[in-house]
Amino acid sequence: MTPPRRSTQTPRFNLARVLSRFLLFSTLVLLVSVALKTRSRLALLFSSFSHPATMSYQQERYIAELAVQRATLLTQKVFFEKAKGTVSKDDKSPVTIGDFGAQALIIQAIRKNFPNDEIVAEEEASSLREDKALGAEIWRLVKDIKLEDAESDNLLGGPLSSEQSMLDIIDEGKSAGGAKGRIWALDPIDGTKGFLRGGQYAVCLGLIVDGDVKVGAIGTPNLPVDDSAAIDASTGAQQTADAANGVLFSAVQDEGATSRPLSNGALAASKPISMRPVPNIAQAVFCEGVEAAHSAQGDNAAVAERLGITAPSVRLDSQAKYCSIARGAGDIYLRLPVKKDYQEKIWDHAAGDIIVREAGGQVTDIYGSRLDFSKGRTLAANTGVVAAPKAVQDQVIDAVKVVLKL
Ligand SMILES: Nc1ncnc2c1ncn2[C@@H]1O[C@H](COP(=O)(O)O)[C@@H](OP(=O)(O)O)[C@H]1O
Ligand SMILES: [Mg+2]
Ligand SMILES: [Mg+2]
Ligand SMILES: [Mg+2]
Repeated sequence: MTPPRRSTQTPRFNLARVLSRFLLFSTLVLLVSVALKTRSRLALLFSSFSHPATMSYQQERYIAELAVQRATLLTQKVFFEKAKGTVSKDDKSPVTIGDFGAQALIIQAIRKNFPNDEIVAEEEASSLREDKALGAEIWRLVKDIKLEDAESDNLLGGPLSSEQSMLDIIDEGKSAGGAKGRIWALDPIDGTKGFLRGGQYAVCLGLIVDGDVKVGAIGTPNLPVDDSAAIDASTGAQQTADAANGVLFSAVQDEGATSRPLSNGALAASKPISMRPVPNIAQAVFCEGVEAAHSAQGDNAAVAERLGITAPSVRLDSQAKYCSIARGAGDIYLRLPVKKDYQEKIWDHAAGDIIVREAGGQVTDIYGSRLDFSKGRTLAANTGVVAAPKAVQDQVIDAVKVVLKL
């Protein structure tokens, strides 16, 4: 009798079955881990299907927040170093290795995600091409900065390939701006003087579409996470040394403004923010700049007096002022001109403008006109800035007009 052939085939058959089960199992594990890793992006995608009308600019907001967050890792490193590689620009204003490095990292993120968009950024690399030592110092910083969450960091583009590519990317912020198309306005360090003094500063990025600001993200590493933590009125420094610092603000048109703690990796959880109501304007708190050359503090004080405000103004460098009033740590931001012919730069205001408006405020110039971001690299059609809760904006403008004899 012929013996059954089954016995000789069994081991081969089992091996195949074990292998196929192993393959199936590994594929499942891989799929689950990919799904978990990308859950935030999937959630974003699914909600875009369920709320198509409210989903515009969500990816832009996400990338802007992450890019600003990554850049603050670099600025914080420089902030705590004694030598900040400061050089004086043609207009005698300071710029540091922190400004250049943050600009490189943020433009890289915009280029990776929105390659066709234009960029209006404050800095340019010509001085670094001449000063090789400074260029090399910035490159040493930039090449090592990454978010601790690999998925978030990859989204912004991996490390730049060379010092040369870093210089080239810094120079991609030279758009003339204007009334058409998608234009990012970037201030890699706003309040450089505050940054050098140990005060407030902000990393600011806004997206302007056809002349209108649609998205804003601002990182303020030295603002307290706690919305109501006291700030020293004269220096802008937080009064309690042990409280946590570092806040990331953002807004999208018609979708509100949010804040979240700055983190070293993926974005932390956010919460909505809004301006506080001002039932009695005499109780309002003013925010203004620290630098007397940037806004007329005497005129600001005269406006406050006219409104019956007696509390001292809170002085903060940078767009931290917009952020502070947007979360109710202060009510009114006045930037009355020192020189009538100074043209404010769009990167000094784009992100702050939308964050305040989405938090329930109004942002205008001294005449009460909305800031016009369609005129190029400057706010050529505006003079000064007045930001306040919508309900009291007219009252503030009236006082400004009386004081400035407009
Ligand atoms: N004469 C002037 N009037 C108004 N703003 C000025 C100015 N000279 C410089 N600035 C701007 O004021 C910004 C800082 O604002 P603030 O005084 O509110 O902190 C600077 O941004 P950078 O620090 O990015 O250069 C700079 O662009
Ligand atoms: Mg500057
Ligand atoms: Mg600035
Ligand atoms: Mg700047």
